[in-house]
Amino acid sequence: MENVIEISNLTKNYSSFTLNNVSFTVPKGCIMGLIGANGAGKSTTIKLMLNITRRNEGSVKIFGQDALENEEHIKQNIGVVFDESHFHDTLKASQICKIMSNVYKEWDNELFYQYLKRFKLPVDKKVKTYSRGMKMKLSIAVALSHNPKLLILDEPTSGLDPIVRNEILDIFLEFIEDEEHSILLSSHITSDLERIADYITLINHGEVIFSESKDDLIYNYGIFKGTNHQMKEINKQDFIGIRHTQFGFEALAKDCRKMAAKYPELIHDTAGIEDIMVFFVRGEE
Ligand SMILES: Nc1ncnc2c1ncn2[C@@H]1O[C@H](COP(=O)(O)OP(=O)(O)OP(=O)(O)O)[C@@H](O)[C@H]1O
Repeated sequence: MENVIEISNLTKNYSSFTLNNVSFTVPKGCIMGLIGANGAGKSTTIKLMLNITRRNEGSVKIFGQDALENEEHIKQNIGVVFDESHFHDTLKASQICKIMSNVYKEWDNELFYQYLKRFKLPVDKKVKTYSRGMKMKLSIAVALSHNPKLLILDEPTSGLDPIVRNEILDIFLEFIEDEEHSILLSSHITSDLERIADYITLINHGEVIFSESKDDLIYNYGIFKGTNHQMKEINKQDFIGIRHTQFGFEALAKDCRKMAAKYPELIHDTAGIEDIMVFFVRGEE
């Protein structure tokens, strides 16, 4: 499968944080969800990809091209959304439209106005009168209106109500429908990713813990539960993390079926993306 993004050994050294040898790929036509705790390195990864921050080492290829050497061409073909609106408060959507038509060769006025209508955004009101959700929708409308092939989104649904979030997730799914368009998005809202992502990359303390298909993750991983007495009987190496609960313990296993055969006395269930992330990040308490 063709990759739209190829990140290899991306490294950034800050005084108190290192993004260390981050590598992962995003196949064309897919949605990749980037997850991790606060400060794990998700935004740093995105900023390095976009050359907003200078990397120390590693390479980034987007559309098969080096992201530093072909920055101008690549940026014409991607839509970017950060979790805060970057439009000046005094601008109106109609003025943003004019500005963007000078920035992007493929800017489509008609498409932009269609999104404004769809998102119920007033054309002639200043951005400062917009709510947070409206600002986010405006950013997404702008990101989509120059017909990009790839969207790179840093927490695009944070702080939005479930109705707006759902509306935005539907647009993302429509965007990749033709299998020619792709999305990389970071999010703390694992239920959003469970709904739309094809792949999940977990970053912890600046390192990639895994980058896998969501269906494989949900199929393979499992949560096991047992009593305090049963906890003494298990081999802790068989589990990624173990946490104490009111009734005993809960543990995450990477190969649910194998562990279910080895520990038939334990109750097990499928693990969600949030469970997997929490166990990997917290490990054994
Ligand atoms: N310009 C900078 N100078 C120094 N340290 C920085 C800089 N930018 C980010 N960092 C540090 O890099 C680390 C990772 O930050 P980053 O914003 O990438 O995390 P994140 O995973 O996006 O977190 P969150 O989920 O909270 O948005 C943090 O410890 C942060 O303090």
